[in-house]
Amino acid sequence: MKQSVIITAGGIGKRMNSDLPKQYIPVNGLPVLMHTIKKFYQFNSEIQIVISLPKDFIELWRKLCLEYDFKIPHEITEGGKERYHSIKNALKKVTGDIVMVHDAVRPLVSLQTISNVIDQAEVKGAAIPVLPVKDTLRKGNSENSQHQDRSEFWIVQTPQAFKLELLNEAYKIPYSSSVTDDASLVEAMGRQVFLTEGNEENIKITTPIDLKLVEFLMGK
Ligand SMILES: Nc1ccn([C@@H]2O[C@H](COP(=O)(O)OP(=O)(O)OP(=O)(O)O)[C@@H](O)[C@H]2O)c(=O)n1
Ligand SMILES: C[C@](O)(CO)[C@H](O)COP(=O)(O)O
Repeated sequence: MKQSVIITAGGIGKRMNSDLPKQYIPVNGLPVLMHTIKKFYQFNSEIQIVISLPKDFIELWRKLCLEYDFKIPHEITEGGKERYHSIKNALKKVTGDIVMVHDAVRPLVSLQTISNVIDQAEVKGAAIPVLPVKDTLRKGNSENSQHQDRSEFWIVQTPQAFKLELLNEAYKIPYSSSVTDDASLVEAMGRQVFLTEGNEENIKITTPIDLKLVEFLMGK
């Protein structure tokens, strides 16, 4: 089956507090987004790579590709207001039978995690990487909270993989702020999403400490 990946980089990283969007920040000698693209190319050099970028930073990306002599083939689309809109826009360019959606700011995804979701999506239609919860969980507020059984919960990562027709159908559902990933849209159509094993290093760079962690892990 032909594979595509949308590497979504359309955000501006408000929680990172940096003028340069976090996906452009160099780590270990290369902007984060280039590390992420390289990972999928390493997995499959024939894969179709579609990236979304914030409109005002597309030119900068082109310049960086020249500066770093970055030659991995990829198509560029304009990011939207929310992650949902960036992906919906990028989907128009996707031609694979199986499509993965991955956060640009998760450069430490492992080849095994990618392989896990691809293998299961080919059979089941929709697969996402997860990890068990390590901390104790409580639900509620400072005055009224209850202990939760953590074995019932999972930490969700990307890439999330789908048969293309399924994801296209899911993205007909209108935007809602409660939808924070692609799997929840597919689920909203009444379809099951299959859980596969993610990798612990596959953290999402959200705040400055995550960037430090990624720098440390890449330096290993
Ligand atoms: N309009 C948006 C918002 C987010 N993303 C992408 O979705 C991924 C995960 O989102 P998040 O970490 O929330 O990124 P930002 O929206 O950039 O960060 P923040 O929420 O702190 O502003 C990132 O790769 C980000 O670039 C996107 O493609 N389009
Ligand atoms: C898609 C995601 O990375 C899965 O963990 C996450 O839901 C994105 O959430 P964010 O709040 O938009 O960063």
